Amino acid sequence: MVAGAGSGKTTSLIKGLASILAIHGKRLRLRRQRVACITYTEIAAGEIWADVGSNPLVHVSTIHSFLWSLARGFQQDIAAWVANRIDERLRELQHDAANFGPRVQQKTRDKNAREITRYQQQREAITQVRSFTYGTGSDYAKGILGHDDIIKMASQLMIQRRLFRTLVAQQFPFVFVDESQDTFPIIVEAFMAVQQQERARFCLGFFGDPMQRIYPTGIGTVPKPDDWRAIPKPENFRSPTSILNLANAIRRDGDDLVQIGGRKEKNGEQEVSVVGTARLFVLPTDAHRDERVAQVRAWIANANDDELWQPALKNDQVKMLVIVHRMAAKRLGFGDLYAALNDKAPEAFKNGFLDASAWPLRPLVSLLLPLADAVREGRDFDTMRLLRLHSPLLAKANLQGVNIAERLKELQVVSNQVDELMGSQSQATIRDVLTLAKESRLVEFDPRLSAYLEDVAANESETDENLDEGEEGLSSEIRSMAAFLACPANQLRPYQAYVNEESPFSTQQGVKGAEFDRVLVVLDDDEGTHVQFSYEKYLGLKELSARDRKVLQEGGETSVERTRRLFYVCCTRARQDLVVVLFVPDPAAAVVHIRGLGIFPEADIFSQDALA
Ligand SMILES: Nc1ncnc2c1ncn2[C@@H]1O[C@H](COP(=O)(O)OP(=O)(O)OP(=O)(O)O)[C@@H](O)[C@H]1O
Repeated sequence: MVAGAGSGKTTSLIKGLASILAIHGKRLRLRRQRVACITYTEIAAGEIWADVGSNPLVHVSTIHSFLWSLARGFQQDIAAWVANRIDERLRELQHDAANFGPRVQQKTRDKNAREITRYQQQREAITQVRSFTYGTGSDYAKGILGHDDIIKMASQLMIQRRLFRTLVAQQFPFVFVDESQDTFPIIVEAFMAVQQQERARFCLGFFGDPMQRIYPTGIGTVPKPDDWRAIPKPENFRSPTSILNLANAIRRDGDDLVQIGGRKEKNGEQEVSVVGTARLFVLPTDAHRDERVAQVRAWIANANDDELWQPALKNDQVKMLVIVHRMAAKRLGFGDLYAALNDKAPEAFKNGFLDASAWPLRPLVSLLLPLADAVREGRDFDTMRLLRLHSPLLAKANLQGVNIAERLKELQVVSNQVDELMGSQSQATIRDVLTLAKESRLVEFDPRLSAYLEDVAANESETDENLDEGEEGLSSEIRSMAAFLACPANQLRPYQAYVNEESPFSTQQGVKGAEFDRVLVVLDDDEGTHVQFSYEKYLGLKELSARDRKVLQEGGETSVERTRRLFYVCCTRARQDLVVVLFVPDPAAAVVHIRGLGIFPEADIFSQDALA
């Protein structure tokens, strides 16, 4: 199913699941088979599962946990894969070492040497691992595989092993994939291989929209074999007319898909189209952007006669979508944390900052923050559940001959300390929190993180001039980690609230699939540190760089295409009213230019004058 925003793809997927249960439920139960539904996030998985009445015959999960549930039984294959993977990494590191130029700094050489030793030790250690498990970050020596490994390992198994494919189809004769545009190509290939082998015994469905691909690792368009059925959905059920027109205009320069319909409302007996609003404000990039956004909101409240547009401190009814949010970070109180993992930081940190998946953040977000909250709020059951799940001190193998009551007491004390260190008045740094957690063995540590905690000397912040290529990536990691560990620990809670969507801000990348009545989209290249998106280039306000032109010539895509897709996703989230606020250095010239693009009707483009 390939269809535009708001066309009801997810709704259809859920109805499809319900139909399968109605038609095949009895047989599935008898054969101990289940229906699999794969979503992009845990949150989406929870929503869909609730929509099918939490039926145990439906297995809704992210691709990672789905693949792990399939592969975990193949321990011998996993062990062989890991050994191979370590050998590969070793060869890469040794190759780097042999090719370091004369200007490569000593600390980079040292880090390379340490990594080589670490992998050699891991190579030794895995021979002792009895069974591998799945964790947030890889630690092969302890038998833990991380997210990326699961994808690579399981898809390889699926592509290469006939028996594995048979097993997939036997366990899950129906597999639906939502948001298929952001699925890794290797996963699509793997599922297709199962389908080719099993034919009518395996029903595979992809639901997506190539124009809503956000991640560079996503496949975009899933190739359709000739004997597959395409299910069109031309109508848009979410957007009011004004926003539907905008969505079609944005797509016109992309893939030309045109949607019809638009959201309708009951008016007595009749169904009438909702008109809604879609406006653009073009404002100057200066130090008053916060105030200007507030002014726009007040203006809309007045124009729409809707008080809910007024800025609110609590229960804000307007969803504000920002690209990467320095403004939100500063205002919500995690400016340093934002800077550490975004300014001149490795791409993986920047991307992983948005959904808290970056490896330096994982132990904090998955255990230490929720643990501190549970302790503070006296939720003993949650405290225990978290510790059981994450702490090696409570793992069965480590409890033999131990006085459990004492161990629990010990853990309670450390948990309280973690909470204190992260309190709003605390002077502690993130390094203090992580060091405490590591030394008290509260949580298993990603070896990369352990290395930075142990190695104080290599972490001292200094700026590196004249970096050789290749060294730059490692250096930016070292610099970022130094800044990260030095961050005040009391910035973690506001950051967590932001990531958990408890603030009125969301990232533009994170709102896929969601819908809100009132949406305000901030376009501000000056705020973002992400080179992959540029609203000024997308709107033609800034020239393409020489590098962009080269990429285009080579058939690649530039920030223009990526930004168009992001913009499309943002604008199509609104069910009623949309405002786009564009910050640019020269608003007057921008207004003239944008009028000529035909994306927004002229009457809906405003400048600072309207706010005066
Ligand atoms: N057949 C329908 N009739 C009326 N409303 C519908 C229908 N199908 C879906 N909707 C409504 O339209 C909205 C969008 O549906 P849904 O989220 O399933 O679309 P989608 O294609 O998955 O959207 P997106 O690609 O933007 O994530 C929802 O509010 C849903 O309740």
